[in-house]
Amino acid sequence: MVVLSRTAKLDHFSDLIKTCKPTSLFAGIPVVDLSSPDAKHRIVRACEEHGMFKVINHGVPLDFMTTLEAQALKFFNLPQSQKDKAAPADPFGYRSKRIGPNGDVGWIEYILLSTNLDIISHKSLPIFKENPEIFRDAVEDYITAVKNMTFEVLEMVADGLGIDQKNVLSKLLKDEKSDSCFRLNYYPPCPELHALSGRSLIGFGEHTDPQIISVLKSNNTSGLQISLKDGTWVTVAPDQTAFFINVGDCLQVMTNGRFKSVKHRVLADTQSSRVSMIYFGGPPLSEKIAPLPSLMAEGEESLYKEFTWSEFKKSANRSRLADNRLGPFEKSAAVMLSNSQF
Ligand SMILES: C=C1C[C@]23C[C@@]1(O)CC[C@H]2[C@@]12CC[C@H](O)[C@@](C)(C(=O)O1)[C@H]2[C@@H]3C(=O)O
Ligand SMILES: O=C(O)CCC(=O)C(=O)O
Ligand SMILES: [Fe+2]
Repeated sequence: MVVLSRTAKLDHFSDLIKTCKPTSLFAGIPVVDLSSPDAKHRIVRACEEHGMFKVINHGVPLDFMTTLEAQALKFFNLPQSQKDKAAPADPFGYRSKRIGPNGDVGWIEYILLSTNLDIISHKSLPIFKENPEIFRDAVEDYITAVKNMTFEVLEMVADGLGIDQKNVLSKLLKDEKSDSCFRLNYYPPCPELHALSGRSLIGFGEHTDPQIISVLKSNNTSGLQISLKDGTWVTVAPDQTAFFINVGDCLQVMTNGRFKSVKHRVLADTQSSRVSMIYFGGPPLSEKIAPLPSLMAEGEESLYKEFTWSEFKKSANRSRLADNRLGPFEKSAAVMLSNSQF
């Protein structure tokens, strides 16, 4: 009986309660010191092996990171009625529990923003009602610094892959039409989980990120997990001063599958809230997403049909979180075989 009342709050969210095998903290996430001369090679190896790496000595001022986190917490700690009035996500704005347009849910609240600064300043302004300038300045400072670090990382990726044109990837994010976005996630603690012995509550269900690259910073609460090549889920040890960078679906295509977009998810914590902020670097809508010619060996075929980011995004927006979004764009084995005979 006691157990029933303690878990009553979770009754509506039974879909979110999963029996997950216990996972230990994973010590294998590659750590890349961006100031080190071999950073580019370590990044390429990490993208091939895990689709994710952690960066230190990244040059983003710690003050930008802590200020934005404090502002985000201030917002998420407002009464629910005030947050609901802030700006319903469509797709940009504040939302609780529902993720995306197709029925996915999670133990989460979030703010989704476009990184186009004009849109931040105008369209999303109602979100910053309490203290518009302070919140908006914190978002702008943070995004500007994180973008610059991301450009540098993408230039190292190109260099590490032996591509002469070092800006081949970064120019897509630098483009004023770049379709990138930014997400502030808040996972409330869930003490009721104690009563569900051994089971976990899904904060953000398993998925890959559709863009080129994602850059994540969190507070010191664990919860982020990645799926290794053999399908085992492992927990990423949090590090609030570092960034976790992961390969998105577009970068998988642009490297013709040499890099894999990493499957990841977030589990809620019983005691502490998790705050995360993620910059999703995407190309302009009209950009054709295809393997970079300089990476293709002689006679090598693209594993994917041709598509633009706009076409992929439309298809992604019809998918559920856990779907393989690249599936509809993969060439079938029969097509690959018949092409290879010519
Ligand atoms: C279920 C969905 C939410 C999502 C759009 C989608 O239809 C499939 C991809 C999801 C995702 C995952 C990474 C990012 O958090 C996100 C903003 C993105 O670009 O793709 C979300 C989308 C979302 O929350 O709208
Ligand atoms: O909140 C996190 O740590 C990860 C969230 C995530 O994967 C996403 O927003 O796409
Ligand atoms: Fe993600």
